[in-house]
Amino acid sequence: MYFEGEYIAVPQRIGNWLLQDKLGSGFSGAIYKAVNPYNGQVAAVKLQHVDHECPTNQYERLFYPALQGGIGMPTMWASGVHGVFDYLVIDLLGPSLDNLYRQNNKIMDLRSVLSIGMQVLSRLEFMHTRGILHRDIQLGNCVIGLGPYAGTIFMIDFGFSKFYLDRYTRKHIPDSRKKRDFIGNYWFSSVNVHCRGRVPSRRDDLEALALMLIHMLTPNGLPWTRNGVPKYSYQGDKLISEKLRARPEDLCHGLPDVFEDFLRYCRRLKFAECPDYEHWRSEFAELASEHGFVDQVGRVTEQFFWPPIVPVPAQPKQPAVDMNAVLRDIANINLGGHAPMPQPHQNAPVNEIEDDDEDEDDEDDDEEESESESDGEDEVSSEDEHEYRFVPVADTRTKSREDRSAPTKKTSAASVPPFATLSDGSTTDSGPRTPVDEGRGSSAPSLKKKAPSVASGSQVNVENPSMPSQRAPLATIPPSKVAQPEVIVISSGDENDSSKRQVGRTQKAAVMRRLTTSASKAVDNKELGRLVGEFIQVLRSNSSKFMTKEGFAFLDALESQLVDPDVFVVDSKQKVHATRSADPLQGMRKQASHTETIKFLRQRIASSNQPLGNEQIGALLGAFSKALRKGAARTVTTDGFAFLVGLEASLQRT
Ligand SMILES: Nc1ncnc2c1ncn2[C@@H]1O[C@H](COP(=O)(O)OP(=O)(O)OP(=O)(O)O)[C@@H](O)[C@H]1O
Repeated sequence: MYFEGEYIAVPQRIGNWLLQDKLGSGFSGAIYKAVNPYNGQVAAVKLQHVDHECPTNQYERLFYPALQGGIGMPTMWASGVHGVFDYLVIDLLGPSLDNLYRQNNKIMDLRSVLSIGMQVLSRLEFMHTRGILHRDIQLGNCVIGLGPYAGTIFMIDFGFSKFYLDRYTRKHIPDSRKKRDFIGNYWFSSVNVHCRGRVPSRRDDLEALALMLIHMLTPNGLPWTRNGVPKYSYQGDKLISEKLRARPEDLCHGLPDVFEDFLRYCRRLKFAECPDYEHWRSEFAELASEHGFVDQVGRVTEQFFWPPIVPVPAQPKQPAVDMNAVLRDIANINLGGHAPMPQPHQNAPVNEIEDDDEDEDDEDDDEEESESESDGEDEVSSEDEHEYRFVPVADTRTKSREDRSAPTKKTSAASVPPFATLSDGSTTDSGPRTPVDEGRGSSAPSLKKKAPSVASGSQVNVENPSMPSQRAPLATIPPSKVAQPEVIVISSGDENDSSKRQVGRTQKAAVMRRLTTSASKAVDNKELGRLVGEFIQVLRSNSSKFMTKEGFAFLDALESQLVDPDVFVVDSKQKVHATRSADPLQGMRKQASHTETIKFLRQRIASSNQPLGNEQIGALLGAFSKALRKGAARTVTTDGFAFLVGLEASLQRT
């Protein structure tokens, strides 16, 4: 191992661990596979020179205890100092997403990306509930597990992490407008942290995730990652200005809308605001379900499959067996020289399956019969069913908004590399980071301070007190249990699945766009009322009550129809109520939250005995849209629906 340009031999044994292959190395040290000769346990040992200017192992060991037991959080089995090496012993894990991404020609399929999105959201939610920010979300820091954990994404590298909640008072760290030195990685750190020098908080972990997901779906990744790691400050500045200038709609061009919405959402979050993790998990799950990324029982699974499963177009249906021909052949069989059997009579039961143009009922029966035959287990699946199998992944990129319905390109299953070849681990250069230059938590030692030097050979071995006893080390799983790239087939099962499914995102967007066009053309209130009714129905029919940009476009079109007399036939009532105040929020307390505002507007629109004028309805609607936009989740709540129902009624009344 090199330290300050000097080669330092790594001993064969560190603590109780015999070092084996090198798994990877990073900015601050190297990772080795290791075995404990006393109990056979296999693990990963993270080594760092004790005098490293950025002693990240010291910080990591502060965070591990708080994260033990969480899904996708590696167990720390031991840590200490051995000679000049500070070491951490953690679960041995599989390849990082960076390894997989690179092996796959720098692209990932939509199913994998959605699974990563859902899982990393859960990991971040867990870390955040423990009061910890990751602050270095990148492909190299998300790794998959081994054996039964091959479908689970683990977070590693807490060297840049920080406690953002005071561990006693649970008070959030303060924000500051003062520009600070950057901490994080060049590729995925948020605009606020990287370009504006703001204090990182939960929103920035999420924004890094959003950028990482977009990166994986974009051929050759995000634009600013294509020129390699900046070596000089002018290159770093160029990268910053490129990141700052990139608009979400440009970054996400051709990708499903949810990624753009997610990025915008992250950027809109306030410094100390708690993100709505569940909402975005369900948005990703909804998209997965729309694409048929479901298991045998039709459920979306967060499980990460690698190599990915891609839909294989269903085989053409075998023609139904021509029973008449079969029967005729049977009838013509000459058994032992007897005369051929007479042809069955037209009305005989066997004739019911003959083609009979004169008898429509019989024809229907034919269809039913051949359909029920094709339900047999050995039959090929119907067109609605999706078959999936493990195949190499180069062609599995997501389809864009425009061509989502096109079938995914298929590649051969024969060239799937064995899983084991991926798990060797290798040096990663993804997500270059800046040196650490600031403290982590209240108890974290100063980054400038060097760790105390320990005399060669001496060691401190701190076995982790909070180690979950019931959990087996991940690396002791017998190799036979390790997932093999065998061909598996998952079908969506029920052919009626899609009809039972709720209105999907694409469909929802299309309906919203149609409603918007109709609203801008409508010339009377009754028609507008009817459109609002349809709008409510679309929102209700969707598991996600999330207001998309198409939804807001509809509300905006409606509002401009109501308030602008040039584009709408002014209703007669408007004159009658013209004296009433047009301020929709009159009587509401000044500092009301967006939820309180929506509640207030709901009551306001319902309480009016007399029909309201268009200007007033438009003003209430404008205030409603504004409040909805302010809510971080932008989800229509019960009060929101009640307001829309009131709006529909008001329009119908006028
Ligand atoms: N527990 C583990 N099991 C298997 N491989 C691992 C493990 N931990 C890390 N690795 C591999 O080593 C690489 C570097 O690990 P890590 O990020 O923890 O080190 P680092 O020195 O902090 O690196 P960086 O400078 O990139 O942050 C990872 O991307 C991964 O490929």
